[in-house]
Amino acid sequence: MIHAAMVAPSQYRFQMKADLVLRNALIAQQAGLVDISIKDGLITGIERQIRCEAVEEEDLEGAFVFPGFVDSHIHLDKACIMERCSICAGTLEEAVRETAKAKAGFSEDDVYQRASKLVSKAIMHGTNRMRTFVEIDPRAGMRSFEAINRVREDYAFAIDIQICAFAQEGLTQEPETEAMLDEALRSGADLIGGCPYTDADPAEHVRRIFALACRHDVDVDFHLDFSLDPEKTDLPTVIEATRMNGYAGRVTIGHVTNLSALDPDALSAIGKKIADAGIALTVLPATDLFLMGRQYSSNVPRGIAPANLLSKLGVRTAIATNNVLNPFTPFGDASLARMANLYANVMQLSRDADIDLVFDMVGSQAASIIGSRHELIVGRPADMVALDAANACEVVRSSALALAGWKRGKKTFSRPRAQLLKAAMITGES
Ligand SMILES: O=c1cc[nH]c(=O)[nH]1
Repeated sequence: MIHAAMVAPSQYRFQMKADLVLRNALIAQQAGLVDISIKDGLITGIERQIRCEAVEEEDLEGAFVFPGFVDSHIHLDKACIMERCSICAGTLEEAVRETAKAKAGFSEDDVYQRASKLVSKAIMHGTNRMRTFVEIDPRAGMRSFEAINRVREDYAFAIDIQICAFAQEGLTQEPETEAMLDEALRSGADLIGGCPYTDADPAEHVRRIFALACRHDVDVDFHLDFSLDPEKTDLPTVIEATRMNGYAGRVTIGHVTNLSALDPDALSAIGKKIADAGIALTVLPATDLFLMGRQYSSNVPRGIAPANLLSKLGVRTAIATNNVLNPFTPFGDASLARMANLYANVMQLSRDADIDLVFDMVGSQAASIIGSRHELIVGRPADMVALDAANACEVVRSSALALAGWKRGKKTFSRPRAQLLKAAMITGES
């Protein structure tokens, strides 16, 4: 259990004042237990046995502390709608169709309630930054966008939420959507998201999304190439548009499941092109596993882009949640420790170095993709999460539970470690 105390113990000499000292933490940068002191929301010390006068202290009892999980791709607006949809084929087409039907009935309050519940779960799983897609089109109107804006405000005490105004249903066949996206970008959306494969004219879709991005000087995040067919690809169009618009470092592509169908030489050639263009990749294992390969009745392919191999080719890569409890993914709890574990298992990884890289894909690499700093160093904001593990590798291998989180030095959640009541069972005590 993590113990909190309101007074500084006498064995420490008083040298400086702190609002909070977290004692006996394990961190990635240093061997052995360290203490972390915090003043005015900033980290003021990371050392062994910090001596100081503290308003509050907490013994972390060897928990692993890091800057927090970063979910670089989640859909808060359409989460938790299983009872409103039917899943028969389990395909992408069905998921898009069923969710579009349900979306027409979303009210602002309905989206707010469902999204709040999921954000609360994410926070309690140790996520303190996320990029959420929010669908804006004639069916959803601006209702989901308004709701997610409220969620962002109400949960800012614990999590930084980035809003991506997203054209899920295409643009050229629904031209009203473009003006609505433009309005969202004028009213607080942080970036623009496109989906060329649902558009009747994918190349024109990419062109219009970049035009909106350039007009508002925002980043771009595409859902791309959701199939197992490498010939069916909009990637060259996105690479070209990234170059033409000088957008290196500002474009992310999500899913890109057809990369899983390439042989090593072809993957290496395409991976280098993605890296050279400065395009980042987010893989969404839960959704990709659920929707891909429905045409197979045996030897079903996994359909997940090999982010670990692409990372070694220089591509910035992340693993993220995507959808929770809807026709795209009828599972989920917004736990990134669980998602990293799922990815590592499905991709048959075993070496510590590979597992460490997977941890970075739900931490530092995901943060870099959404343009956020991810540092546990003196002078930076005290945004931290304590996990029930000794190191990053163990977090992924065991889907470690989050024990506590702090934002600007204020505690945002806590989860006591479970206790085994063996003695009580033997003696019959309750
Ligand atoms: O098009 C897609 C694919 C996966 N997940 C979504 O939300 N949309």
